[in-house]
Amino acid sequence: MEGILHKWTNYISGWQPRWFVLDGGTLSYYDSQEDAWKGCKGSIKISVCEILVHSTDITRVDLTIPGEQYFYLRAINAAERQKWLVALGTAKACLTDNRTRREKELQENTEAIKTKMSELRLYCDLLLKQVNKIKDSEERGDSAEAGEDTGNMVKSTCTTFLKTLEECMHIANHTFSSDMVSQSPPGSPPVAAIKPQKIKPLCHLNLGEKLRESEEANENQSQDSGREGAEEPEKPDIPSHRDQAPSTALEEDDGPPAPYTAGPVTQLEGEGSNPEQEQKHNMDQIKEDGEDEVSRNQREMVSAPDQILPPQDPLLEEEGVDTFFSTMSHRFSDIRLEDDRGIPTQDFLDSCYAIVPVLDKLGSTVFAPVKMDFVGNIKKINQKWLSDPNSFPTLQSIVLHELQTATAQVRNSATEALLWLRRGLRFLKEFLSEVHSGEQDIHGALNNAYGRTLRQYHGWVVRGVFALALRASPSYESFTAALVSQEGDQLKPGFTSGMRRDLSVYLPAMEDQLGILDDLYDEYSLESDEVEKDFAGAYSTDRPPPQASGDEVSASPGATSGMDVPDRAAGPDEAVRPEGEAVKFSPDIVRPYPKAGPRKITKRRGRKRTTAILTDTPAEKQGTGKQRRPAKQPPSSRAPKKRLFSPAPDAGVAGVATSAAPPTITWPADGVSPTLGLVCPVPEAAEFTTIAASTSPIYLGLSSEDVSCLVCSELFSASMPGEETLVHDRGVGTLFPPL
Ligand SMILES: CCCCCCCCCCCCC/C=C/[C@@H](O)[C@H](CO[C@@H]1O[C@H](CO)[C@@H](O)[C@H](O)[C@H]1O)NC(=O)CCCCCCCCCCCCCCCCC
Repeated sequence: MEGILHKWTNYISGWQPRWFVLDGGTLSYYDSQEDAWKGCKGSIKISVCEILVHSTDITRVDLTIPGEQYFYLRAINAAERQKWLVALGTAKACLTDNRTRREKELQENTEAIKTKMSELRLYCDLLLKQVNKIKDSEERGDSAEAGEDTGNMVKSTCTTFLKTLEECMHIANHTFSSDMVSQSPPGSPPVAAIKPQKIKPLCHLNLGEKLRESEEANENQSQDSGREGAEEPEKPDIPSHRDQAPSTALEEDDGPPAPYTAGPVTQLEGEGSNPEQEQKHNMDQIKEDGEDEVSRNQREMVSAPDQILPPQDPLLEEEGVDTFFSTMSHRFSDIRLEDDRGIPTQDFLDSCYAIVPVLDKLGSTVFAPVKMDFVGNIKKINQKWLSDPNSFPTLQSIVLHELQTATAQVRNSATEALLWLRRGLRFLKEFLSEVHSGEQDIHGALNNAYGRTLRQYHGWVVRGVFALALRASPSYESFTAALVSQEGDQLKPGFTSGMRRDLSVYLPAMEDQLGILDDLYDEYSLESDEVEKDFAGAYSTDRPPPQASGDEVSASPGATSGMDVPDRAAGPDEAVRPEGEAVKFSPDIVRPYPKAGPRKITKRRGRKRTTAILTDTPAEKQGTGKQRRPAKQPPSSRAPKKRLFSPAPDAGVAGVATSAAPPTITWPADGVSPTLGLVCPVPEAAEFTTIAASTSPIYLGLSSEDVSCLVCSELFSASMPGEETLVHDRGVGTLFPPL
């Protein structure tokens, strides 16, 4: 279906007619029908969005992916809306059915594998008996004919075993390598039941797992995948998440970045740029080689059949409790680095994205800005990858390319996104390390991790956001409940040991990859003390600082400690005045939502800009004194040295315009400081949170459309006409009268 709908754009432009096309489960819009050739300006996936009908406006229909995307629409009249509702509802229903079919397929495949596995066990038993029989008959000195018969039996059992094994692997390949498990939209719980458990001591592996292990070992040895295609049954019609169309740029203020959807439409499994993903086990190869890894494994299993059975010992069972980490769809610990320590782009991004469901599970809207930032960075890097998948197999190749083309230092570059993604991951790693070492105080662990990692890059506003997030930090019980693979597992006695087991694999892998990235950024002096300059209090490195108190990191206010550590100039729970004077951030300063004054609509000048608060804080200009090596020049780089992550020279939507001077708002001369407000429009959290007060001039370099609520992540522009006095105060760009 297609036709005109009026779309809410922003407070300046209001409702605008747009040409909408509903096709293949996606609703896309264009400026007008005539301009459709220019490409769509935005789109939304109907399968994952909510369709809401307005209670009073008979023309209105809202499509929302909560926390992600919002389309507020009005049809020309009620009848027209009805048509759209039918079309949208049908599209959603079809897609829902589709997903159910896929889920069913997954279930069936899993069942089929189980059946094949029990057949394999039978053949193993049989083989063992037959081998014993041969031994016995040799000892007894039976006739040659008798031995030959038994030999033939062994041969045919082996053939059947191998055939069954082959079938099993075909099913497993399709089930587990087609990325079906990672298709759930953001917010879905991790797909637990179907993911093979890789992080387990070897003695816990069942047959299927052993085979999978050996398949992987074999993949390492044999790169030959050329013959597999002809023999494989039809792949289920399940597009990998990498097969989906690239998400569209946010041309209008539709909301925060769309969920991470990656991959060109034409990208088929096996055609990818990452040779790891193209490697498939070739059964024929195994048969011919005779003595490869798989065969060796089979021999071992025959000689020790008890190892292939699931552990019966309750103690072993205890140790085997799965956690989120053993069942998440992609893990850092599964990433195979290239020979030159290259980090495969897609595997890395997948592993990052696989973390998101935990944030969703923890549920607080306060985590929305974290998620938005984290996913936004994944998406930026992914978009770079999409621009030429073959050229960007590794993260290093992306950074080097941007260095060579002098775009690494441009705002919104993949290099910049990776810088922040890495900082976020460093924070996560530090936090999880605390938990791993037995810390049950989640609040404290988050706080410590923040103090050691992110805090030094944040200015007073973001520290305030962190303080807010910290207030919503879960209890240890809720946190572990979010890390189970099956509900209630956290109560099982083996859960803690399961966590320990899994984290002891996950964390070192994370550390390893973060270390590689640290070195890369060090090598090319890409660590920036200018990024978030206006937020960040100080620059050092994001490696965990040494313990000594006199080092350059701890010299940075609060850089080694979190909120609760008193011995510092300013902890992260303190909203720091731009001058460096601290204001204690506590629930006491959280006030009821005040009646807001009329909205200050900043008239847009120049091009759109991204969120930035520019202050004249002198403290920010102080680094930690860390001596950095001079930047290594990338091969054939002709780029003059420039400010890191400066605005793109020709900044479009994704860039930052600098030509227009930011509008200036000066504190009143009466000496009473106005307060910068962050207000979440979500009713239950509709609090007025004082982040800081200041007597310095603050320049709010924000146009109203660029602002999204740091609490609930909803865009300012997504607020409704008539809601001005209720929910329009959703961002750092709004000034309130003093309390
Ligand atoms: C238990 C949940 C606890 C949540 C803890 C919250 C951590 C709070 C961090 C503070 C809020 C950050 C909000 C955003 C800040 C941004 O201003 C900042 C800078 O953004 C960058 O700006 C660039 C322009 O200057 C821009 O181009 C770039 O793209 C942009 O990123 N961003 C950051 O500081 C990065 C913060 C990332 C935080 C990632 C947290 C990782 C997820 C934590 C999950 C906890 C759950 C653990 C369970 C996991 C199990 C696997």
